Amino acid sequence: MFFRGGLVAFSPCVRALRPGPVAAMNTGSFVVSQPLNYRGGARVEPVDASGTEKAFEPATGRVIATFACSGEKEVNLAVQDAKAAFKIWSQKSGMERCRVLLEAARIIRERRDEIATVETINNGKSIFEARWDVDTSWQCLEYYAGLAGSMAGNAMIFKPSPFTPVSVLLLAEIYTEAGVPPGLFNVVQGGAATGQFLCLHRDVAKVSFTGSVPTGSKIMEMAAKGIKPITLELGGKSPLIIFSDCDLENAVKGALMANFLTQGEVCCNGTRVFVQKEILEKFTKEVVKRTQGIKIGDPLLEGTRMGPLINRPHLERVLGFIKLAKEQGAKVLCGGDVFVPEDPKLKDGYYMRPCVLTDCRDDMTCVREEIFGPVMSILSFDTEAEVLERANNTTFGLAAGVFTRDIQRAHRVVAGLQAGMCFINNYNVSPVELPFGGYKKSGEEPESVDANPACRDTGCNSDRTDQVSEHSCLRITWESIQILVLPRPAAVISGNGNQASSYFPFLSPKALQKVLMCI
Ligand SMILES: NC(=O)c1ccc[n+]([C@@H]2O[C@H](COP(=O)([O-])OP(=O)(O)OC[C@H]3O[C@@H](n4cnc5c(N)ncnc54)[C@H](O)[C@@H]3O)[C@@H](O)[C@H]2O)c1
Repeated sequence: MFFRGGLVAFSPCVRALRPGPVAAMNTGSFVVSQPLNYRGGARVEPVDASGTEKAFEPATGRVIATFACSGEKEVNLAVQDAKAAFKIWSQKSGMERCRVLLEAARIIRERRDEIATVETINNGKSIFEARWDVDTSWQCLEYYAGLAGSMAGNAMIFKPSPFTPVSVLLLAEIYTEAGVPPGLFNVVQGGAATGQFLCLHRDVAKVSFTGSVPTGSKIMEMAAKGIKPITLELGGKSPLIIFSDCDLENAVKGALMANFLTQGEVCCNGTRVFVQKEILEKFTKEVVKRTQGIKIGDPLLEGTRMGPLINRPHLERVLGFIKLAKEQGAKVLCGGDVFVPEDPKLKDGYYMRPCVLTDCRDDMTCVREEIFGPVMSILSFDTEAEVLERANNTTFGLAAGVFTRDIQRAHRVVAGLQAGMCFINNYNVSPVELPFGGYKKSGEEPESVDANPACRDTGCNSDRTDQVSEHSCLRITWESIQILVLPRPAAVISGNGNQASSYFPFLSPKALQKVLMCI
């Protein structure tokens, strides 16, 4: 059987896989009964396991899946399958691989709403944002389809976060349907132990990791034992600098974009908001007003702009940061407490009101550490030189933002920022064509911080959250896209549900860049 392009073979087992795991696609009724591992082109139960995990629906607190954590034998089988698939895949021409990618992109577009719904149910981000992520993912596939002719590619074993095991199965099935050889893209579920089997496996040639700094450090150690290259996408505490000559309305929107997307569970969020003294009061008042207007609730409802956090322990952790901030002298201007929606089915969900903190100092825990929740810390500054020094005074270096009408100043400041991605008069807008990555403990060190920056206007995406700015410019100082050309499988281990699965295990540009490593 042939697709429109004429060349892609259709595996006979594919039809049996549809329609996927979805019993009911509403908040409060979704359950997954099918296996969540994917090997040899099909869902399978692991042959051995080290315990089980439960996956929750953050909106309701219900269990939506119970799954076995893959043991060493299962990981071995996944690696074997990947090796076998690589032999077939590597014989294909660039044009053939390109067609498979384009077909996968087409299927994702066709199933946009279904995929976004599963993603929302599994990680809690609003359906509005999830649809945007789906769009980014097919765009990314199309972009790399154009490059497939000039690279060999490899097979991949993907371990999602145990908090968000579900949506990546849709991607695995879509790849199979699009014509990827069975075994080229495998999924093993589990926690740290499963991840360790992958990192230490002698036939895994490369590890790509998205997650926290402490785990990243362990991954690096394990990879070092096997002399394996790694990609680390770690945490952040990014600065957002608002100069007094900015377009205030735009800067307020940008600050909301930089702090409250996906309930604040975004690695590159600009959570240290430095505001020049002259406009501090006005800016703060407007930010608080807009933050209080964010609609929290059932993430599958069209009007919702903030859903629940990924799980209860994480909600408590975020609330703990706010308590500590108060003890250290910060003032809560709004939010920072648990939110219980009126709908009774949502009463056990993990909701909180987005929080704005003021009277912050650089030495406070809320300013130094990644909270990974909807908490904005406002700091004031006087001069450009002062704010640049303070912005760089962090162990992280993932992203940064600058709001000013003075474009020369914007570029001067950006040139001095130690951050992998810098936004001017916008935030968190990352088109697929541009690389994504950080400095310092946010990930790998760039070879040269000032190497040949590429700038482009990313345009305005005013549909996204009503919080987007008018103009934007991204400066990327290094190339973070990893294209693997390896004769052996690579492992991809991904982090926290709301973040990582929403963005990474499945749908983010970066995830797909990684996924594309197998192409
Ligand atoms: N820079 C980026 O691109 C980016 C993107 C998304 C998330 N993040 C970061 O991820 C973090 C949130 O994710 P998280 O809390 O799930 O991270 P985490 O470090 O707790 O877990 C990440 C993954 O590592 C696995 N793991 C844990 N211990 C392991 C071990 N010893 N060996 C192998 N695997 C192990 C987990 O099961 C999970 O799949 C935040 O710090 C966030 O900033 C960074």
